[in-house]
Amino acid sequence: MPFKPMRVALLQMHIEAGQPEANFTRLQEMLQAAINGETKPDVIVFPEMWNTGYALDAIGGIADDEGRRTRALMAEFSRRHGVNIVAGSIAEKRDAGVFNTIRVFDRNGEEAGDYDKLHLFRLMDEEKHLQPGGKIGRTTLDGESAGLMICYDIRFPELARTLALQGAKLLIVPAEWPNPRLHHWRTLLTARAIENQMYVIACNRTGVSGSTSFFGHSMVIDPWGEVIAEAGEEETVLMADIDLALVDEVRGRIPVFEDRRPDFYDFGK
Ligand SMILES: O=C(O)CCC(=O)C(=O)O
Repeated sequence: MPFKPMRVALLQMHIEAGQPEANFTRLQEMLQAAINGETKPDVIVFPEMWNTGYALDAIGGIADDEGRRTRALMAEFSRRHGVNIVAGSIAEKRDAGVFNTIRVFDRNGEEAGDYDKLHLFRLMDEEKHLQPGGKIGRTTLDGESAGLMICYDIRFPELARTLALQGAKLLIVPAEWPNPRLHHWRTLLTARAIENQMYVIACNRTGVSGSTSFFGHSMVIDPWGEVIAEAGEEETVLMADIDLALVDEVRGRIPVFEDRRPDFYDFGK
């Protein structure tokens, strides 16, 4: 099987709630750090709602209008450095309201996909302030099909399975996953990787926001469920080299997709 390497960089950053200026500054510092190393990444991933954090009461006034600021910055950066960017998710304001949105940029600075979070997280009142998405999230990174999910979405195995059935070989997951649910985070991400025999690249935030603390632990998990990189709790750029040929190898060794019995599955509407 030919080696298909891809270097990923996850920006595990601290996010200031309600402070887009501070967050844009910090993000650009971390982006620069990611690109300054000896070996450049192929793909850079950010956490969820990195522009505003969960300042939901103020979200209408601070969300990025049509994502314009983020889009201009990322298109320019990805083109200048020839790198793919999965620009985490941002709070993005449109006519229909504020969405929790991922935007993807390819090496030429072209937009290569977008996704609005489908499952809004009631424990953090998301459904009171944000609009839910209306389609699943897919993109292509250097010709490889990737699925997009955001944070709480990982509790819905149907979504990851749908993406895998549509050809995704990796799953990219920006998140703001808080304490005390580290066990859920690690277990759910690992399960999504094992059951779908795909890479999972999950970028969490770190730091404290009001009474909520975030543990970081951004992770890169291979299609066997092996954790090949995992951050601690500090702000960091987590780098990992993945080999996409391993997806086909694992799927060939245990042919889960061929052995499915979809006639017997009922997910209920
Ligand atoms: O499901 C969880 O425990 C965390 C989800 C979450 O924090 C989010 O979706 O923002």
